[in-house]
Amino acid sequence: MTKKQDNSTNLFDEYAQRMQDTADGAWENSVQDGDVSEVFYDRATLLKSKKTMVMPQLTVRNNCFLPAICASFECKDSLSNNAAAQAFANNGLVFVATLVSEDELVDLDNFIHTQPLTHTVLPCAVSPYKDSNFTMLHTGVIAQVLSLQMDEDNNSTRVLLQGLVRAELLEIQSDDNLDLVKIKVLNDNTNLSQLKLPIYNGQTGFTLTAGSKLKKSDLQAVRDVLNLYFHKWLMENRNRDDAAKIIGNEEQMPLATYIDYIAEQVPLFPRERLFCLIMRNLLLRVYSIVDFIQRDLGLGLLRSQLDKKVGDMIKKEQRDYVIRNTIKALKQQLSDNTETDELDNYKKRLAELNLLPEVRRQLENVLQKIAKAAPNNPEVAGLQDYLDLVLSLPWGKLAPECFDLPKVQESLDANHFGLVKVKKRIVEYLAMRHLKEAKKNSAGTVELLCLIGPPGIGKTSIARSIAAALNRPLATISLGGVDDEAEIRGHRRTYIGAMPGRIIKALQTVDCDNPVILLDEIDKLGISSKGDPAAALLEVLDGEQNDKFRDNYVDLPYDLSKVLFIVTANSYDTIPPALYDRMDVINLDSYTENEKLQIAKRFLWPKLLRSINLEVNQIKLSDTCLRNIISAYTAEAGVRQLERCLKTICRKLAADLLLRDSAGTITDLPSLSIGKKDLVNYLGTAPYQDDELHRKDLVGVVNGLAWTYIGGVTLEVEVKICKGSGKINLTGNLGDVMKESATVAWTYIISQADTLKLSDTKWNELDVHIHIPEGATPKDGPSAGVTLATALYSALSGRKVKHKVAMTGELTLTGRVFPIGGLKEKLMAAYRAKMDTVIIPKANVKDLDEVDNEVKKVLHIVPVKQIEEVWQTALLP
Ligand SMILES: Nc1ncnc2c1ncn2[C@@H]1O[C@H](COP(=O)(O)OP(=O)(O)OP(=O)(O)O)[C@@H](O)[C@H]1O
Repeated sequence: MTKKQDNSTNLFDEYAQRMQDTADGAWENSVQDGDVSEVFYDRATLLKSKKTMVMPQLTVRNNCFLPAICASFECKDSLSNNAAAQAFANNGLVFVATLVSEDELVDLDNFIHTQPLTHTVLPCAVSPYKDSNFTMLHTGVIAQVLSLQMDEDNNSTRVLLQGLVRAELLEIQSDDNLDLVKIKVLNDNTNLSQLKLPIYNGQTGFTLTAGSKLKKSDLQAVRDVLNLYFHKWLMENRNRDDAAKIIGNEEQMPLATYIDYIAEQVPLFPRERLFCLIMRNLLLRVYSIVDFIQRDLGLGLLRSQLDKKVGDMIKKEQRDYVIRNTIKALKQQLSDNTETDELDNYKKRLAELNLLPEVRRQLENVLQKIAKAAPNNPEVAGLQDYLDLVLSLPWGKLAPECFDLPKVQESLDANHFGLVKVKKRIVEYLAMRHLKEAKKNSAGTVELLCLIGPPGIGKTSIARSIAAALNRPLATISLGGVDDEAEIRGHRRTYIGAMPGRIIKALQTVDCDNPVILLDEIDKLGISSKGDPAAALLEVLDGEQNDKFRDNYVDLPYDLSKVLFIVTANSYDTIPPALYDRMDVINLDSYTENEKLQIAKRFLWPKLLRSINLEVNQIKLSDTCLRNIISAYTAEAGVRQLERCLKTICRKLAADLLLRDSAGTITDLPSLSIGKKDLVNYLGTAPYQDDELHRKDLVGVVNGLAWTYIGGVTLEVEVKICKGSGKINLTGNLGDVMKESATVAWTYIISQADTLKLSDTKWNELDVHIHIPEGATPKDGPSAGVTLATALYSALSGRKVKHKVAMTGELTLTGRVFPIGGLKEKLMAAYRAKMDTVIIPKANVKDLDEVDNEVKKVLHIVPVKQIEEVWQTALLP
C-alpha cells in the first residue's frame, strides 16, 4: 500500500498499527475468500465507544445503506473493492459512505425544507468526492463485511454487508488503491425542541410536542404509534404469515433499528432514505417514517382507484404519440424543422456570449438535454425558459461609463438645491471608488453608499443623478416588505414556477453588468419562514465575494462586482447590522422652510410646468403663496407632499386654461399669477391651519419632541388628575419604555412633594391619567421623560405651561436630565411647529453644531441638567 499523505497523522500508519494491535484479538484472520463470517460486533457496545476509529471506506451510489440492514452489494470501482478486501482481511469493519449527485443533493435539501421540522439545513456535512461529480455525505454507516465473492472477469466484488451503527466522517486520506477514513460513532438524540408538529396516536391519545418532556414510558408510546401504522401497512402489503413473522421479530429490535427496518420495507424515495440516514434525531425519524407509511397507505387506496383511469390514459397517450409522430413526419416533408431551428438558435446565441468555460460547459449540457428529450417531455419547456433567461443576461457587457467627477458634481447641483455636505460626500465617495477600482487587486473593498433620511428628501433623485452623470443605466429594487430570500437569490429550478431573483432580473432589464442598482428601503426588509433576505443581500453586496454571485435559478457564477449599489433607508436602526457595517452612510436631514421654498421655486415648479409644455414665466407662484402651501398644506421633513400640492395646482391649471380657450394654441395661453388667496380654489381648505386651542397656555398640556422614520415630530402630552385610588392610566398607544418614563416621573414628583409644595396632596385618593393624542400611532422611547414630568407637575400644581415651549430629554429617578438621540430632527420639528423655545439636555449641546443655522437663529435653545430647570423655563408662575 503506497502512502500519499505525509503532513497530518498518517491514517495508513495508524490503521496498520491498530490492526496489528487487534490481530490477536477476537477477529478471525483466518476467514478465507468466499467464507461467510458471523456478525461479530454488538451495536450497543459500538454505540458506547467514544474513541475515533480508522477503517477503509467503501462508497455506494444511487441508494443509501442504513445501519439495520444486511445487504449484498456489487462493488465495481477498485477503491471500494480494495476497501472490502482490506476490511475482510483485518477486523471486518468498513465505513460505507453515500455519494449523491448534485440533483439528488438539491432534492434532499428541498425535501428537508418541506418537512415539518425545525431543520432548515442539511443535518450533516458534505464534501466533493475527489474529482468526481459526486458529493459525499459525511454521515455514513459502519458495517461489517460478512462475505466477499470476487468476479475476476468483471473485475468486481460482491460483498455481503451487515450495517451496524451511524458514524461521522472526520478525515479521509487516500492513495491510488484505498480510501482510509477516521470516523466517530454517532449516537441518536431525542431532543424534543426540534419537533415542530406533535407525534400523535389517534387511538391512545398519546401526544409528544416540542414543549413536553420525554419520559422513559414515552419511548414505548412512540413505539406504539409506529406499530399502529406499520402493522396496518403490513396487513395491506404482505401476506398474513409474513406479516406475523415480521411482527414477531420486530419486538426484539431497539427503536432505532426498528425505524431503519421499516425504512427498508416501506417504499421510499431516495431522498427519504437519505433523510433517514442523516437525521440523528430519533423522534424526527419516527415522525417522518410515520408520515411515509401514511402516504403509502393512502397511495395503496389511490392505486386501486387509479388502475382503471391509468388504463384509459395509456390508450390516450398511445394515440397522442401516433398523432405527434405523424405531425413530425409531415413537418419534415414541409422542411419546416422548427425544433432544429430553435436548437441552432440557442447554439448561435451561446457561441456569441463571452462566458467562462465552466458556464459554457453547463449551458451546453442543458442544450444537449433539450436535444435528447422527447418533444412532449414536460421538462423541455422549463429548460427552454431557463436558457432564454440565461442567454439574455449581459454576461460581461458593460455600458460605456464616462467617469467625469466635475460632471457628477454638475449633475448633482443641477438637480438638487442645497445638500452641500451630502453632495460633497458623494463626490468624495465616487472618487475613492474610482481610484480603488482603477488599481486592480487593491487591498480591501469599497464600502456601499447608503443614503439615510426621511421620505421625500431626495435620496432616489440623487441616485438617479449619479447614474445619469456616470452614463450608467439605473435599476431600482424596492426592498420594502421583502421577507422571502428567493426575492433576492431566486428559486431553485426544481420549484414549480421558479424564477430568478430581483438582482438578476434587474441586470436582464438594463442589459449591462455595470449599472447603478438602487436598493430602496433596505430598513424595511422583513424576515419570515421563507428565509432571511438580508443574508442573501450580504452575499450580493459583499465586494469580496460578489464576483461569483450564485442565483438559485441561474445556478451559475455571475459577476456583480462592476455594479454600483446605492442603498437608501429612512432610519438606520432597523438596517440589519451585518449590512450596516459594510456601508458608507450619508445622512440627509429635514429641509427648513426656506430650503423648501427654494426647492419648490427653482426645481419642482419649473419641472412641473416644463412637463406640460408651459414656460416657467407663464404661471407665477408668489413666495407668500409657496410659503403658505409649505406651512398650511404640508407637514413633512422632505418635499414629497409639497410636490404633490404643486402637481394638483398644475393639473387644475391645465384644465382651466384649456376649458377657457380650447381652440387656442399653447403659446397663445395667457400668463397667470397665483396668490395666497387662490389656494383654496386649487387645494381646498388647508389641513394644518393654526388651531387656536393649541395656541393657549394650558395646565397639564406640554409639547414634547419625538423622532420617527419620517423625521422629527412634535408630540403633545396631556395630564388630568381626578379623584380615585392612586392609579396611573396611560393611553395613546404608548410603548413599555414610555410607560416606564411616566412611572419614573410620577415617583420623582412624589419624592419631592415637600420641595414642590405638594405635601398636602393625598396621593392615594387621586388617579392620574396621561394621554398622548393621535392614539393610532405607536409611541415609545425614553426621551419623553421630561415632557411627562412637566405635564404631571403642571397638573398637580395648577401652573400653566407656555405653549410655545417644546422639550426633550430622558428623566432619571433623581431628577437628572439625560441626553437623547435625533436632536437635529427634533429641533427641526419644533421650528416647523413655530415654537420659540426648546429645552434640551445639556449633554446634547455638542450636537448643536450639526443643526441648521436658520433653525438656531429662530429657536431659543435652553440646555438643562435637572428637571427643576425645565419647570423654571416652561411653567408660568
Ligand atoms: N434638494 C432638492 N432639490 C431639488 N429637488 C428635490 C430635492 N430634494 C428632493 N427633491 C425632489 O423631491 C421629490 C422626492 O424626492 P425623492 O423621491 O428622491 O425622495 P426620497 O428621499 O427617495 O423619498 P423616499 O424615502 O420616500 O423614497 C423628487 O421629485 C426630487 O427631485
